Amino acid sequence: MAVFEEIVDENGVYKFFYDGVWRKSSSGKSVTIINPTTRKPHFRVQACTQEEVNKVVETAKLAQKSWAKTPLWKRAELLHKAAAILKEQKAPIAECLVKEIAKPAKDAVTEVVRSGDLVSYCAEEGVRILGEGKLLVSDSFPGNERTKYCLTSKIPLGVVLAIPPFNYPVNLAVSKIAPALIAGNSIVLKPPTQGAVAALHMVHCFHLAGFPKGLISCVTGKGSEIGDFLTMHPSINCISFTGGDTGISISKKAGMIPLQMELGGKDACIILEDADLDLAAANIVKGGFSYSGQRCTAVKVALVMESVADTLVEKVKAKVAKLTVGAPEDDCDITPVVTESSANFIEGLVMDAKQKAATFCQEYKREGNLIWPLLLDNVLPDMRIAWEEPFGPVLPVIRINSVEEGIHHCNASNFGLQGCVFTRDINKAILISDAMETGTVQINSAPSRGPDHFPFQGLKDSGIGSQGITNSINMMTKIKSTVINLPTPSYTVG
Ligand SMILES: NC(=O)C1=CN([C@@H]2O[C@H](COP(=O)(O)OP(=O)(O)OC[C@H]3O[C@@H](n4cnc5c(N)ncnc54)[C@H](OP(=O)(O)O)[C@@H]3O)[C@@H](O)[C@H]2O)C=CC1
Ligand SMILES: O=C(O)[C@H](O)COP(=O)(O)O
Repeated sequence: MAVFEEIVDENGVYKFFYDGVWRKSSSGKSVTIINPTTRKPHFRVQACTQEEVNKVVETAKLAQKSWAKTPLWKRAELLHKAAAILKEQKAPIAECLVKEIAKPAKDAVTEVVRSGDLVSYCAEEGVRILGEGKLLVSDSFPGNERTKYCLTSKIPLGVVLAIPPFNYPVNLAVSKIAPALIAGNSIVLKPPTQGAVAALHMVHCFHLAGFPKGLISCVTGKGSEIGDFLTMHPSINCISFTGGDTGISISKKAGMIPLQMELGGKDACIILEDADLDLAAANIVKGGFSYSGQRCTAVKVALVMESVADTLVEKVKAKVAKLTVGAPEDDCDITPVVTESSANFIEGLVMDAKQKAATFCQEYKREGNLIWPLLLDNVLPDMRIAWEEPFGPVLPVIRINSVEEGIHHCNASNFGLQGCVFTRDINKAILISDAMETGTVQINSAPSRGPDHFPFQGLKDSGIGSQGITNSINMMTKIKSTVINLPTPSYTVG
């Protein structure tokens, strides 16, 4: 497509971006992106070198200094422009998501449109919350007269490093980029390898919007090769990361900088005896199987009261039978998982459950990276699937005899991202929500990060800090105070 012509070289390798220019890496090497559906190479991106990463970060550092002096309304205006271009270009970007991460066609378009909306909302939220500061007077603290006025405002951190995961390479990139920019920071993006090409297209939309040179950069290459160099770079002032356990090791190695980490989850769904079982079944299927279970907020274990378990399992089974399985281009519900190693991992969990006598509600079926949706009933705590995150279309059901048993299972996990409870009794729902050690509990709905302005956070190994538009803007700033000292106390009489 003509709009994106300059982002790809004559050999079909996608370029990386810094200082306002699309470039080829001096490494002469590329990283291949395998199409999860065909399992054949589909795209190639530059394998950036450490020297290039260095240049990118240093350029970002310089560009940030003048961006911080750009009026807030101008920053917002550029973000609105980028959002509009992103939405205009939803078709080619969605096409990349289909080929790189096998996201069903309609969901791929939704991800891009949602990203445009996120960027616009962030611009609006930013002008409001960053336009406000605080005025403190000294005489509220014992022993002081009113001789001091303290003015506080939010200032940028500097260079923000954004590392999103494969499952939302556009949305989870802009959820870091837009708050960073509105707050006056510059951004270095390291997209996931699967999803990098969609992310490069998105970066081009920001470039077309007219952001200053050097403010936004995107380096590509295997996280395992340039990741440490980036995350430990002394000129990086903040890291916003979404992904798996890699985040835990990054947080141990990063310097004394603010970190925003959204990591894995084992989101539990507790179903009580008085629940609306049709509603619960619909949410379990939507929550457990959309994008083939490759969402951190997917329902990853259903904890159902024994007395309603047979009925619920039958309802879920009936809905699972209706899910379409096949190619993302055909907009099937269940599409191939992202890599062969991911499919092998999922299969390992299924075989372990089989060996330990879980009830298979469907026959296990796999072709290449495509795994048919599978509901496993009568899962017991000694099975790996009871605790591990498949990131695939396999959902375990554990039958419980008391609410306490359900809460205990939920809280025994190392993860604490989200959870949900189905009941018609709001008092019970609140008590259970309070008892669940997770960042969010949904009452009568499946877990979900969106809408994107809601706070989103994980406890325990599921993360550090909170996302969501407002929280991310605040996280990417620090407080600066200026104190006006008067020679004599002064009180306004009114
Ligand atoms: N809580 C949340 O919001 C979410 C959590 N997740 C979790 O993420 C996992 C799946 O996503 P996935 O993308 O595979 O996660 P990974 O942790 O493997 O990768 C996430 C990102 O980190 C990069 N990376 C890899 N190694 C390093 C390194 N040493 N230093 C810096 N960056 C590195 C990856 O790049 P590359 O691809 O090049 O290796 C990718 O961009 C699941 O466990 C899931 O639960 C996913 C989505 C949301
Ligand atoms: O990365 C994920 O899996 C997302 O943060 C989930 O987002 P969603 O709940 O809005 O699909």
